[in-house]
Amino acid sequence: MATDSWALAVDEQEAAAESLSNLHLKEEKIKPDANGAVVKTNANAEKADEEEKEDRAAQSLLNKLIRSNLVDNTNQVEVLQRDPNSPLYSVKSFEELRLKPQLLQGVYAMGFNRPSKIQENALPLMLAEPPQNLIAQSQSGTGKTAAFVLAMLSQVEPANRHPQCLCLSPTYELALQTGKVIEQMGKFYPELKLAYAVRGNKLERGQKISEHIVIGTPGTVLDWCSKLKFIDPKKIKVFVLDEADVMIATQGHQDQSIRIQRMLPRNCQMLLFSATFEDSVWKFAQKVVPDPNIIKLKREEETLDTIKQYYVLCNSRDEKFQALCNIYGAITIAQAMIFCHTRKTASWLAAELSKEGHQVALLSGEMVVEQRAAVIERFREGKEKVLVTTNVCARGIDVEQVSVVINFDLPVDKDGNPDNETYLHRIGRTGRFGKRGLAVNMVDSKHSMNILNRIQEHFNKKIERLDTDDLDEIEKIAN
Ligand SMILES: Nc1ncnc2c1ncn2[C@@H]1O[C@H](COP(=O)(O)OP(=O)(O)OP(=O)(O)O)[C@@H](O)[C@H]1O
Repeated sequence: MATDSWALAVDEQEAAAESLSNLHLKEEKIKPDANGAVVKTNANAEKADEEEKEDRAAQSLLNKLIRSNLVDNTNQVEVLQRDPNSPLYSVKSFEELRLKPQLLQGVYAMGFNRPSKIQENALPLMLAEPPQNLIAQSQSGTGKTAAFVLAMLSQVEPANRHPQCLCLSPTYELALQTGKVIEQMGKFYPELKLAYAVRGNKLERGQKISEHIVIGTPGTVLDWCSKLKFIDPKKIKVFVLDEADVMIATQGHQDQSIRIQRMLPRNCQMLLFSATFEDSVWKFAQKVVPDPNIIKLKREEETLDTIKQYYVLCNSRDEKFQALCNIYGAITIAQAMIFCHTRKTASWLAAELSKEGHQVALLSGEMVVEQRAAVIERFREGKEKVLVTTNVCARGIDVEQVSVVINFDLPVDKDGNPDNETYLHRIGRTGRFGKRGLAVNMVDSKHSMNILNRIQEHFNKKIERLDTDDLDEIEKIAN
């Protein structure tokens, strides 16, 4: 018992430290006391909680950086119109939207041939006369940003040299990403100007902003609208609140956003976007978007039906490594991701595999988001066939072409219980692709066997034992 609980405590400590060290956030580790126990003061727990929340902004940024395509989704879009009697418009082409020619040119130059699933309904609503308010929820990568950027660009009157569209983002980095999309889409519209209301962007007192679109974080935007009066909120025609779920996870942002919204004119168009829709997001959305139309696009269901699942029984970390080496040839027929619980294990494993002459990539919580994006990009391009990472670091990352997943350590939540959602998201496939996958779970203690059994029970799907010393068995997984 002593070893197991000690190992757990160390893992917990490292995982906590890992979630603390994200992005450009300051690193502060939870230290063990003199006896080696993890000291969990309230302040520490709160801090971990707070930084865990900020981690959502890092995940969101990472997904944006690695995504170059739309995420396909064949689910039906659910539309709740404010006025159920008005006809429901949906468009199948960008031409139908009667965009300004320079905007249509911008859209095509970005390689968009037709509206995405969510854009089909959201764009006609947003571009309607009079403008309609909208709350839209769909998973990351489904085209929300492109949709509201197009809506903002369409509403701008360049001759009026003052801010007309205001867009709130949860962080400086996310604001810059949206700004890039505005610049790309507005490439053939040079008279249109954009300003960033983000920390560090200092203007002289008394100055008024002449740019047409302002994008920024809530604190700075609030200052610019009220205290510093750089922006006249009464002249704003379109207000966008992006990444509402990430926004409300950051202390203070919710209040600041509501205070900004209160300064806007009644006829200002209000638009809110979110990748998820928990109750808290919904409550917030209703506060900032009066009389909304609502569009939701469900995430495509993931299933374990087409996945071959195995476990390998070992007695130690070294045995797990040996087992992995035994199946290495079989798993690298495709691209594989290997998940470890702690950074330390991930670095050790990557180093050991390299020593064996294998070319592997390591994705670690120590890296800033841009570095992580570069590692994932190389992996996606097939420069490395194996990516070693940690459960915490890789949470929420979609690397679609990966068909082999090795759980060097099984995914557990912060209380040490099986993290079924992560397990499914990591190895599951959307039914529609029907692609086959392979998952190998390494088990090295009673505790991890127990976790595995609970995962099996949860999904009611058998995970078969694999003997990695038996070449016939290995042959079995390779096919
Ligand atoms: N109609 C379209 N056709 C082709 N590609 C598109 C289209 N709309 C958006 N994209 C591209 O798909 C990717 C995802 O789009 P976008 O960033 O707008 O999604 P999102 O839902 O806002 O994601 P996130 O929540 O991560 O911000 C981007 O690379 C974008 O350029």
